[in-house]
Amino acid sequence: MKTIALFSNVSVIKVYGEYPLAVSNIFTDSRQVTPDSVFVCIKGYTVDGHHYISSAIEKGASVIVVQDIPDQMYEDVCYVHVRDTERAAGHLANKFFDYPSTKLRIVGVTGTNGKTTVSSVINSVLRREGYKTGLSGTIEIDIDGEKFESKNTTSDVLTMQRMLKDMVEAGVTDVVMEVSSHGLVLGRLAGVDFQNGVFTNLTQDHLDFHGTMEHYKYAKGLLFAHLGQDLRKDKAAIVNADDEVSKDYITMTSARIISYGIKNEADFRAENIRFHESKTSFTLKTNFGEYDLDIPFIGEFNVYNILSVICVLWDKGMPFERILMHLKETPPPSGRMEIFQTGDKRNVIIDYAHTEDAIGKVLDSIRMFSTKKIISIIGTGGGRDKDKRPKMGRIATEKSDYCIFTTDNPLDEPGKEIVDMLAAGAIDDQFECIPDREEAITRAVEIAKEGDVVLIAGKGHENYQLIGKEVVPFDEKEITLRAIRDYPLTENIPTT
Ligand SMILES: CC(=O)N[C@H]1[C@@H](OP(=O)(O)OP(=O)(O)OC[C@H]2O[C@@H](n3ccc(=O)[nH]c3=O)[C@H](O)[C@@H]2O)O[C@H](CO)[C@@H](O)[C@@H]1O[C@H](C)C(=O)N[C@@H](C)C(=O)N[C@H](CCC(=O)O)C(=O)O
Ligand SMILES: Nc1ncnc2c1ncn2[C@@H]1O[C@H](COP(=O)(O)OP(=O)(O)OP(=O)(O)O)[C@@H](O)[C@H]1O
Repeated sequence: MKTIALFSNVSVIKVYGEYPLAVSNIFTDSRQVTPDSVFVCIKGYTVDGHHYISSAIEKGASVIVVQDIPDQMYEDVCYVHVRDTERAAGHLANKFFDYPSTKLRIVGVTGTNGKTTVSSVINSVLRREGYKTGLSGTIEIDIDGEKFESKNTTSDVLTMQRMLKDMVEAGVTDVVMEVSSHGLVLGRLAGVDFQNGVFTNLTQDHLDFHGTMEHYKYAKGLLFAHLGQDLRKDKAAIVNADDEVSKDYITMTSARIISYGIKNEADFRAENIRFHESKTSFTLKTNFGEYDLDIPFIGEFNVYNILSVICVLWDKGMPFERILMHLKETPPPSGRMEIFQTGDKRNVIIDYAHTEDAIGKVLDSIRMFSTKKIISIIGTGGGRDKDKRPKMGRIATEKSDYCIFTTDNPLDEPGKEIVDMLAAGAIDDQFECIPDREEAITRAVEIAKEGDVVLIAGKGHENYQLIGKEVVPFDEKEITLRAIRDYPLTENIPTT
């Protein structure tokens, strides 16, 4: 691409040296740089990209975009000084990849909980209906069935634009994207032209990053501001009528509003909800009729998730009877209220719940159908967001019959410190602390009796533990099966 054209919409303070006629690519990571490319220096949280200028030049970068002017400049290299390299990266990436998001219909899903579930179900139903789709989120990036590792829930701006360009080239028409509050605040979504913004819910999480709930709420609201002001594009914001915060988000957009809910008035409302061991039934009330629906999901919160999915699919123009038919047969994504078939009479559910709200809702959901005891394994990660630990411990002891507090990616923090903070919130003594997660799972299986439910919360789809600087393989299903073999039902000991 012609360099002058590439920089035409970037606010440049000064160019040192001459723009080369053309450049071949753009990078923000010196390790990926290829000859005749642009290297944009980003000031990160751990390191400063400006420290890697020499390495980028050695690999052939011909244009360096800087926020801080380096002491020494190489001849034959062009330096472009801008006020904010992160913002510049967004403009450069959009221009270089030719604004790929404008060639796609993109649904962005934000909220504290439910993003992965909602995105994955929308994507599955669209595929069943024959759409060519792309999915980007916590578990993976999936371009028309081809899977790629996902480092972040919402990728950095360059990876984002490159991914969208790859999706366009693969013939994808519809994209579903998980939109994190970090992604919104850090400008990773610059230029992404969303067709729909979906809001699931807002509860406490990530306060280590956002500081206050007010900042966190504002961060998520940016998705609705991103829907823009061009009403010819006929965009829609899909909001949860039962979450107060939706009122604020509605004021942030002039797009059409579609609401869903269970308690308050809404365009798509679930009534007469019945909870079963492996499915939920409800009556869907809309302005154009009432429908009975069975979904292979457990829990009231999944009724909310599915309602938001229905809104999106309806807004895309999918025939209603086809939406309902697909939803009856589309299972939850991996590690999201997944009923693990152990071949044993102890029921095991693997779930990703790692916030106070999610743990409470998961336990309420299990209580709706379970007649025996609920034994929960509750873990939390090392280092960050420590405030939430006692709150998680409180809700878990309040809503389970017995809890085992453990770790979930402890990183460099001592496991004992983590479990003690969880236990500090306990409302009774029906718990024990076992920092080693494998031992915790084994213990839960050992004490569970016939018909009890063991909830293994926290890791969901993850098949590793982050311990110190190591990524240690960790398979919760394998550990559970081993424990079931080692502690057959007839020999188990009482829970209390
Ligand atoms: C706090 C935060 O958001 N960090 C993100 C940030 O990392 P960073 O600032 O540490 O980057 P860095 O490693 O210091 O590097 C700075 C610059 O130097 C460059 N560099 C670095 C090394 C080198 O040799 N050469 C080089 O050029 C890097 O490419 C980068 O451009 O930029 C990285 C690349 O974009 C992200 O992967 C990384 O996310 C980390 C892994 C992370 O854990 N982020 C969390 C907080 C996050 O964003 N989570 C949300 C989801 C939350 C949820 O809802 O659950 C998400 O969207 O994932
Ligand atoms: N609508 C919801 N309300 C509350 N809790 C939910 C909801 N949907 C899912 N959960 C709970 O939150 C956990 C995470 O769900 P999911 O992965 O779909 O959310 P997410 O927003 O992608 O989470 P994260 O941001 O942590 O990746 C689930 O395993 C479940 O326990």
